[in-house]
Amino acid sequence: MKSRQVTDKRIVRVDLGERSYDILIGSGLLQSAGGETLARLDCRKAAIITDTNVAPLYLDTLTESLQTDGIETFSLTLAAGEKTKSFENLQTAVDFILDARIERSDAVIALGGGVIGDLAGFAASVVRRGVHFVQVPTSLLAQVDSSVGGKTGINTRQGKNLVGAFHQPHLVLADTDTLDTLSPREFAAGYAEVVKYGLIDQPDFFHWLEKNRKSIFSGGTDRAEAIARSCEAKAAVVAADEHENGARALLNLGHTFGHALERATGYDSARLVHGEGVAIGMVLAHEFSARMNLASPDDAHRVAAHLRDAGLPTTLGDIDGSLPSPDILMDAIGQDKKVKGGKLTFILTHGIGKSFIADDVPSSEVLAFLTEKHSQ
Ligand SMILES: NC(=O)c1ccc[n+]([C@@H]2O[C@H](COP(=O)([O-])OP(=O)(O)OC[C@H]3O[C@@H](n4cnc5c(N)ncnc54)[C@H](O)[C@@H]3O)[C@@H](O)[C@H]2O)c1
Ligand SMILES: O=C(O)C(=O)C[C@@H](O)[C@H](O)[C@H](O)COP(=O)(O)O
Ligand SMILES: [Zn+2]
Repeated sequence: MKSRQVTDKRIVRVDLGERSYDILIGSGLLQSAGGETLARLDCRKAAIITDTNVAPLYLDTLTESLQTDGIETFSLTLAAGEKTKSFENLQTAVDFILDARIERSDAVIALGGGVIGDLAGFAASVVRRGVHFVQVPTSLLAQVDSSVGGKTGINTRQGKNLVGAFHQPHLVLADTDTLDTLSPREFAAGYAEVVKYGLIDQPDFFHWLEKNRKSIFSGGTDRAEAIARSCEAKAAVVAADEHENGARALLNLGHTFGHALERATGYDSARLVHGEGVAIGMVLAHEFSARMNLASPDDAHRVAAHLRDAGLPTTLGDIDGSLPSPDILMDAIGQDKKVKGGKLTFILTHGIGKSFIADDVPSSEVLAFLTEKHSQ
């Protein structure tokens, strides 16, 4: 059986010269993965990396589609969760790809959420100094953000994503059917990154999300529309500044605080997942902007209300277990990749959809702000 035609998919192009690629978004794409891959890559073998939650749900379908189109497959299933983005698992993934004798022209395929995408992409970037890479994102977060743009990497005890590489995929296949099995908590976490695009520079998109949040959560055309608009926003930023020399840093809205919270909670997905850290971080970024007289506190309240209605945490107190101390958070913030000449860079805002890159933010102000938040 040849792969079936998919007629209702949307295609977003990431324009990067000879490294340009398509993001396909739609229903039934897993079943046509073989054909879509072969249409773009002349590969004979594929090394699929996935996790323990996703494998039982989608590995057979993907494997069958690839094999039907004559691609030999190998698979590696890693433990689900943020702790998987480690040196140990990088070693495991590299060994697996080399043992499968994957050549540069073959493909490493990430089947899963952002954890698997970041780890598999990093392994693909270092094996033979770069083998072809295909993203098959199955979480909302991965479909709207992490599968696009080529950031790959792992976490270390010093901080999030501190070891990694830029390695663009050759294709992103976002099968929206897979979102039906995602837990409500993980769906909400992915939604935080959708809201981020509105808060960066698209106030109209934020208003649209305020109006349509419920229908996005229940599926259907508004969900597909939210995914496509998110991918368009990310593709445009990446095309303009692939290696984050400037405007791409805006995609880090909420992440300086969020990443610090993830490190402080030990990358423990039971306590905090990435999208939740970003949700709290975006509220903190709006509150901090208001404290610095850059924005109205009303905007911070509005952002917090929207995220809270979506089922996301919005304050430090919403995190399970003991509250991370301001000193521990400041230590993590000091390791942020945007630090330049020892000075902190934050994405701050003049209001909803008016984010900007603020260099040289005084750490004394950040500490005072976090100390105040810690005692509330
Ligand atoms: N590279 C980038 O540009 C970028 C962007 C944003 C986030 N990230 C990274 O992505 C990671 C977060 O990604 P995530 O939120 O997808 O986390 P994740 O990969 O841990 O996936 C979330 C959970 O959902 C499960 N899951 C995934 N798809 C499923 C499905 N269809 N049905 C049932 N369960 C499913 C996973 O097993 C996991 O338990 C973080 O490490 C973050 O740093 C990277
Ligand atoms: O693609 C980007 O650029 C982003 O910043 C997207 C973020 O959502 C993502 O979490 C990214 O991994 C953070 O980047 P980092 O460089 O701060 O690790
Ligand atoms: Zn993120």
